[in-house]
Amino acid sequence: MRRGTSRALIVTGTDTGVGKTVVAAGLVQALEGVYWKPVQSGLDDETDSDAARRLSGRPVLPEIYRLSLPASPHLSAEQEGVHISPDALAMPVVDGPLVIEGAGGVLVPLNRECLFIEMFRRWAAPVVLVARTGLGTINHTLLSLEALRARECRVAGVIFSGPANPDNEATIAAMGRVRSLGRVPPLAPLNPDTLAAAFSGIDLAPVREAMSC
Ligand SMILES: Nc1ncnc2c1ncn2[C@@H]1O[C@H](COP(=O)(O)OP(=O)(O)OP(=O)(O)O)[C@@H](O)[C@H]1O
Ligand SMILES: C[C@H](N)[C@H](N)CCCCCC(=O)O
Ligand SMILES: [Mg+2]
Repeated sequence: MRRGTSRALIVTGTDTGVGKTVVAAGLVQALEGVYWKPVQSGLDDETDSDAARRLSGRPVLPEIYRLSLPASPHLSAEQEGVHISPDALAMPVVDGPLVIEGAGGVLVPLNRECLFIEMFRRWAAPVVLVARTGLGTINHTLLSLEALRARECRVAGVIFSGPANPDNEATIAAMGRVRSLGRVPPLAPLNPDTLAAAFSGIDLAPVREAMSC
């Protein structure tokens, strides 16, 4: 693995459990890219890297930090006597687009000084924000957009996850001055084929354009 800059995309979300891994797997599949989860906290269930590999069939890079406690990365690290160093999270260079998944939402601490969003700025790659469709998402999504813009992170768009809620999706796009790239509905079963079918309705043109800047 070389070090340097890559054609990359950051997938973040308004919270933990909103569907970032599923969306990242769909993106990596559609873009024929490589998935990378640099900081994994929680190893009891299928890890995000395992789920992304299973759902996309695409290459997955190893995590830099693998931490057992399913908690905020700063706390999971402390419990194991580990310090998460931003310098250790330099972006790897791969062939094809690199899709990077954060942990939880944008202001999650990596250590007692550094938030994940500071890595987004350092990586200088465009961001896709994954948002729920249901009640509460307007506030969470507009707050996340404010935080990203305050740190000059380029937002390629929002991908919604969940059942249709046209007014929430339209309100966020208008008041957040952000592109809605589409929505991934609840998929049953959730597998590479159903995910690819859902992504046929996602607008990837702004993502491709943002990645080539
Ligand atoms: N569109 C979907 N259809 C069916 N199940 C989904 C969908 N999106 C997410 N899920 C399920 O919801 C759960 C949470 O999704 P996911 O793991 O993608 O969230 P996350 O934002 O990546 O969470 P974390 O912060 O832990 O990384 C998982 O069990 C996942 O399989
Ligand atoms: C354990 C979980 N699934 C994620 N790996 C980490 C989520 C961190 C959220 C921190 C917080 O916002 O309180
Ligand atoms: Mg995830």
